[in-house]
Amino acid sequence: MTHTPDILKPHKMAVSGKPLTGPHLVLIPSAGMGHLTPFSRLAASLSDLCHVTMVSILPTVSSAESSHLSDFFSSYPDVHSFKFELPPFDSSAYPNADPFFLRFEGINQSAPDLMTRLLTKSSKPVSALIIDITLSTSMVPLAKSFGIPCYILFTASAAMLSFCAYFPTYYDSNSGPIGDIQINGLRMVPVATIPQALHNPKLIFTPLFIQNGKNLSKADGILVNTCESLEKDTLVALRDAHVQPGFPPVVAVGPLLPVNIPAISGASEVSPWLDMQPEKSVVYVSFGSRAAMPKEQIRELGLGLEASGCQFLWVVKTTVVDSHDNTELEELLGEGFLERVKDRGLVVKGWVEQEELLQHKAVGSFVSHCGWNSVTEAALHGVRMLAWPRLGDQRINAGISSNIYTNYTLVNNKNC
Ligand SMILES: O=c1ccn([C@@H]2O[C@H](COP(=O)(O)OP(=O)(O)O[C@H]3O[C@H](CO)[C@@H](O)[C@H](O)[C@H]3O)[C@@H](O)[C@H]2O)c(=O)[nH]1
Repeated sequence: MTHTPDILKPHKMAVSGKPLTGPHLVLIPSAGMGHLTPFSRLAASLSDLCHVTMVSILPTVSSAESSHLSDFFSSYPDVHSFKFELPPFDSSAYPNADPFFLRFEGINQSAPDLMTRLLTKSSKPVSALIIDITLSTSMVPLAKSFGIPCYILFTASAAMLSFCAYFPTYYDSNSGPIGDIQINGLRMVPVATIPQALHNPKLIFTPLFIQNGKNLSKADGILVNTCESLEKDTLVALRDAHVQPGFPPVVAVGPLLPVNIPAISGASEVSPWLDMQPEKSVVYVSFGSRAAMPKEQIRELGLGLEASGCQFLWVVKTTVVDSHDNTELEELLGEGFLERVKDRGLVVKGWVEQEELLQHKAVGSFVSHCGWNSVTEAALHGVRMLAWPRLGDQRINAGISSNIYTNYTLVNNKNC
């Protein structure tokens, strides 16, 4: 049975529809559009029910996050903004680490300072926190020490949640290299599906992932951006504490619906081009907000799209952080490519409004890395997916998306 935490139950409304009484919820996203997007969506929908504050941790890692935050707060004035300037973080111990993972660690280290400021400077006493999973290492115990209920918004699938919850138990009892993992009460996760970073305990990501997983059980509840019809068995197993004894209530709050904000300035030629294409003819190819592809692979993919004979819209991304991406398309794709495909393919770099274009009548399918937001957005608009999982949770998600659409999954051992 679904258990709704008291804090999320409806409160008395004013005639305007805005909450008269009720709790003050503070949402704390971490870094990356894959995490910020579902937090904004939840903040927007909760702001009709109670007083909502969303924390912006500045400076953002990517420019997409920075644009999104300013557009979001101007479009949703009922969501209060609380800015927190993150002190510089010494990353010399982690050479070549992913900038988003460094950010997760940086926020966790500054969490006591963030909490103190929130408690002393908020316009209204804080009733509860809703935090990102990547911050649970620090924020769950801190919230407990202040007697503030702390919920986690899990931005990935319930299947990934079950993996996060079970992995610390496996890790602590396993002495050799990581192998296939049988999650209690659920599926077996083959070794090739396990996030690649977890095979290396020295990476900044690994100890944080394990500690975050341990702290899941200590949270007051977990909200997941999924729905019963998509992942019922997993939700039931989590709620019945088969995966982890003493697991807190799990509420499926997804798929979280898009927010209505002006487009982030990006590839403006996309809409006019799509308008000219026949219905359901276009294959949309995109790998999310942070999965970079090596140049050789970009060229191979280009040749494959050319040989396929399909109409395509391809968003090319070469760097993890958007503002570092300075290479010209012509140089990336090889001489003559753009000219050869110009009658049926559009290749862009930079931000596209994915939510909008998945609804466009010309888009017929989606070659995706299976970031969870992309999976839920495609499901919402009934767009079929061809999965090419790249990293992290994406292979686990690809398994779920193949249940929805009975599609195909491309496998690439180097990148997963
Ligand atoms: O040009 C772009 C690129 C992305 N998006 C949007 O940005 C979000 C991207 O999220 P997602 O599809 O989940 O991909 P990632 O950015 O890769 O997300 C990270 O966060 C997800 C949620 O935790 C994980 O599932 C992913 O593996 C992880 O890489 C989605 O809402 C997209 O619609 C755009 O609108 N335009």
